[in-house]
Amino acid sequence: TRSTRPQRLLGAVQKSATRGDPCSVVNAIDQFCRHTEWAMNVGDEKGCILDSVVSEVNPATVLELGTYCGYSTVRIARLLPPHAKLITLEFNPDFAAIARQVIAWAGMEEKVHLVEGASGEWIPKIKEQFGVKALDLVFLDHWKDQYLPDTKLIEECGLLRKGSVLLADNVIFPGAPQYLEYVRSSQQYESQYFKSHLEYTKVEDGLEKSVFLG
Ligand SMILES: O=c1[nH]cnc2c(O)cc(-c3ccc(F)cc3)cc12
Ligand SMILES: [Mg+2]
Repeated sequence: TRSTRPQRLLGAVQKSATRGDPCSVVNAIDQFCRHTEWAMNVGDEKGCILDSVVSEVNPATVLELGTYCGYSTVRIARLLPPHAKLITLEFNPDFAAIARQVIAWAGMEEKVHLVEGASGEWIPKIKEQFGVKALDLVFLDHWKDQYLPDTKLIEECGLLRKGSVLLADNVIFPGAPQYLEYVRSSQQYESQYFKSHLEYTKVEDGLEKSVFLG
């Protein structure tokens, strides 16, 4: 039976990337998705913006909503100090199974906790399950209509501190209009739009960075 897109993406990693080298995993996926088969990774162009925000925040604890095949998981984890923690939530078990293998190939298992399940169910459990006091960085890259309810849930669970950063992918395409309206109009956030393009295309998209003011 025909392979799936995530399976073909994993194959490209295993063929072209060096075990234990996260940069080669990121490059192998970008090469594959640009020249062979498009996939919904944040990609290289928006990925550079992600890198700069991660480096600036230098987070001890990161929450990623939407793992997919683990591209941004590896991209973020490669920049984290040794004992930092990245918790990534993925609803789709097939995606999670591929992501685990991509993360392992990159040698990033120590820094990553991949949780299979619904963000709405798991966000309230993060503090107790992972001994997390606050999230330094949240990368929103899952279902666009979940960005706003999950942000409100993260606030209600007391997971943000002064200076916590929310970084949201796809705020233009596919688009997250209600989320944008919320973070841009709220007195509790200072928001900034980073104009870019939909991964591997010329279509406009961008990342919204929102600093929680407490
Ligand atoms: O569903 C998505 N989750 C997270 N990120 C996405 C992402 O970066 C792009 C897209 C996407 C974009 C164009 C298209 F024609 C079809 C899907 C979806 C997601
Ligand atoms: Mg995305």
